[in-house]
Amino acid sequence: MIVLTLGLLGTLPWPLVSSETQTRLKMLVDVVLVLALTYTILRVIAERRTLWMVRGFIFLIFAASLSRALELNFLTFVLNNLVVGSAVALAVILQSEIRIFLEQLGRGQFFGQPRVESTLTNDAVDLVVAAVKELSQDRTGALILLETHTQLSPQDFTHAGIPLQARLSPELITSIFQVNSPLHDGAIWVRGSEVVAAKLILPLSERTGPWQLGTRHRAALGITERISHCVCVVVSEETGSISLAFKGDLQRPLTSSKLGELLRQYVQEETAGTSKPSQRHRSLKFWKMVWPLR
Ligand SMILES: Nc1ncnc2c1ncn2[C@@H]1O[C@H](COP(=O)(O)OP(=O)(O)OP(=O)(O)O)[C@@H](O)[C@H]1O
Repeated sequence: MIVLTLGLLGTLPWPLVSSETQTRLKMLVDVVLVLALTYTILRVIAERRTLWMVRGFIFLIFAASLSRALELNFLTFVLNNLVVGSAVALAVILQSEIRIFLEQLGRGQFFGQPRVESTLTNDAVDLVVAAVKELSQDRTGALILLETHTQLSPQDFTHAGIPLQARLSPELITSIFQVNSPLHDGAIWVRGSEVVAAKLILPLSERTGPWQLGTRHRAALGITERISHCVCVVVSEETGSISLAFKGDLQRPLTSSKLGELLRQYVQEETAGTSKPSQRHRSLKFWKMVWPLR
């Protein structure tokens, strides 16, 4: 769109347009292009954690521009340095995201991001559901983090836990969460048919919700608020109830068969890229993206 607009501007009969109109036209195009670019960047970023950082960065840029326009020299100096410092920090923190973004830019793939085959298979869902059913019946607390289509990395967690690389099975999951197991505290991380690690500490959500959520449930919300390509299953130690967190939403209480149904649905949607949000959902998503979540 930017290239197209610049191309169109180039074809305008500039000598026939008065210089004042030219200046106004260019200013208008300038503002529209900046807004379009900002919208595109915010739309392309699916990852909430990345989105928050980029949103903060964009805010700094706007603040620096505003302060320059108001000729607040010292503030402009401070803000400009903050922008440069943040740009360097973002480049380091978001190395892989920037690489993916540039690849997408090169391929012209902005919207309709390419979906990678989900690593969460129906077989893995069956094994997890069998374990969760047993844990729920025994009222054994559990927190199970399942990767969907893109790999998580240890930096996504507050503490990456103990590496296991063990074959996924209901017996393994239930034995990890027994209170006398040294690995029962924290979450387990499941990728495909493998338990990658146990004893993970996940980032906590600030929200408590209408149910006065405890830390296990807030940890499930926290990780799925920040990262959209994972789901988190919670079994409450207190009540045995089953919950599923996805993109910062908690569905509860669920039966084990409903859990299986929802997980299979996510596998299919992520694999085929078929989840088409409604217009209302899309506008809500946009406003959530621009505005703070709470
Ligand atoms: N940040 C975290 N990351 C991973 N696991 C956590 C985290 N915080 C707490 N937990 C797990 O949750 C357990 C404490 O659960 P707590 O009772 O506070 O939460 P809850 O949501 O009320 O769950 P429950 O209904 O099972 O009591 C801890 O023993 C630990 O295993």
